[in-house]
Amino acid sequence: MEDSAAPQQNNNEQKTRDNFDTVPDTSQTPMIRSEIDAATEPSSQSNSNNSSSGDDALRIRDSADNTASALGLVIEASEGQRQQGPGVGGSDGGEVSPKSANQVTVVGDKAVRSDIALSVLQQLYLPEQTDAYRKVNLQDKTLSFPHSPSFPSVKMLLNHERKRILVTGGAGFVGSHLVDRLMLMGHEVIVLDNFFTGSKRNVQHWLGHPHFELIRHDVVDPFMIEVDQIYHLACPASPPHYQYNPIKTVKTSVMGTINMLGLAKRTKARFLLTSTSEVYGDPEEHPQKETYWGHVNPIGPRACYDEGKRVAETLTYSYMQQDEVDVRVARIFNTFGPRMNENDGRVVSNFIMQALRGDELTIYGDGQQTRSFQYIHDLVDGLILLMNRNYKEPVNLGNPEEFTIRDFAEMIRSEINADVDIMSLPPTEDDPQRRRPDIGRAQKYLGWNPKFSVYQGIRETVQYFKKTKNEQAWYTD
Ligand SMILES: O=C(O)[C@H]1O[C@H](OP(=O)(O)OP(=O)(O)OC[C@H]2O[C@@H](n3ccc(=O)[nH]c3=O)[C@H](O)[C@@H]2O)[C@H](O)[C@@H](O)[C@@H]1O
Repeated sequence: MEDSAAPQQNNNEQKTRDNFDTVPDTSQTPMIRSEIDAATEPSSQSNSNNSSSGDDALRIRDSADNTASALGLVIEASEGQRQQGPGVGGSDGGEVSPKSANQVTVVGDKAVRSDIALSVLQQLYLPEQTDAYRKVNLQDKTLSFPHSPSFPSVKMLLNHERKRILVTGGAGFVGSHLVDRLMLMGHEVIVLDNFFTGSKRNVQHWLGHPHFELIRHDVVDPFMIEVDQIYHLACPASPPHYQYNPIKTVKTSVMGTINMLGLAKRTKARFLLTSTSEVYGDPEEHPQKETYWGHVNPIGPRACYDEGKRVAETLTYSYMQQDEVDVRVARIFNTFGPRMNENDGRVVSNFIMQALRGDELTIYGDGQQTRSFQYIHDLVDGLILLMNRNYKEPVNLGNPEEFTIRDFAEMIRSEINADVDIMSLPPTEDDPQRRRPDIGRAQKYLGWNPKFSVYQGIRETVQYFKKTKNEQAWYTD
């Protein structure tokens, strides 16, 4: 579950732990609380379909890519367009090393019509003109929200092809990328989010679109709507965030999943649970297959999330067996990309922000623990394939390329070309020591493989953090 981007609260609201209304600033050390002011969140009026401004950043509606995409065609990008290297370490995409060879230019899968040029998605999170949707004036400390000239083009679907799709946690990091793709595919999308870790800014470019609705709602409370598919993502996923209010984390996983399964049962919607590699705990089997039952400490600091997700899986299969709900379960491994919040607390955003700021990179423990990192677009491809295939058992979605955390720190430092030290902090309790997905099931039943190298993903993510750094710093000061 991955709605773990920018933590947001309204400054004027009374904040209570029970409402998840405050989250810790976890960018430097675990569990340091930081109030984050979201009183300046954009209003739902910030997009308009009829503005006549000639704003460059949103000309994608008029671009050849989008005209063709509206007709359901796949566009192969030209070299110049796609190799807009993120400019990490001052090498603005010019240099072609083995690490940057074979750059992905088209994501998705034609079989489920999720294919789209990467450049179209990049316009949504790395627009050439960064103030297309929101202008931040640091001197005056003002924000303005210019009306955007048009929405990104979406595919035309016949009525019977267009689905009404609910995405819980759809304003979070993973959720918002999934929403982008479902919208571009031509579906109607309804987002539920309580904005604890999600942000309106992540879906701002769709506000006002006739196919899109955004609803502030906590999945712990029941919700009624007629839909065809439910992607159930809502839950904080970063360890410092889910450990901040463990009772609420358990409630979100258990009650939230019951509520969404109840909705799926009533409406006969297909239900996809985003579970996690954390159900394997600190694994004794490596790499982890879906058949492995896991090694989880039921009373440790991670239990609220790990056990919450395990119960969510149990609930999902109980509804399938007892009430014939049509279910899918994705077990998501470590995922990164644009729209992670710099205060997320997870290793990718921590290391990148520390390197960009010139701070020491913080390793918890000896750094010999391992993780396998997948880029966000690969995950979204896998989720959409899983939803649209007929396979009901849990499926691992992750990139099997495994790094020790120390090697990963070295890699980020060299990609950013940062002259910073790497420091060791005490290990965190119950930190899984090895993690790598066995993706045999996803390959066999979904025809899915990760396409992005970690390097390409990291470069795009660094580019995103460079673009948003000043603004994020202002928001979180
Ligand atoms: O990123 C994700 O997708 C996953 O993140 C977390 O799992 P975890 O692997 O603990 O994620 P991180 O907090 O990013 O930690 C990864 C490793 O880096 C280490 N770390 C983290 C942060 C840091 O500054 N320094 C550091 O050494 C951690 O101790 C851990 O060993 C969640 O629990 C998963 O559900 C989620 O799928």
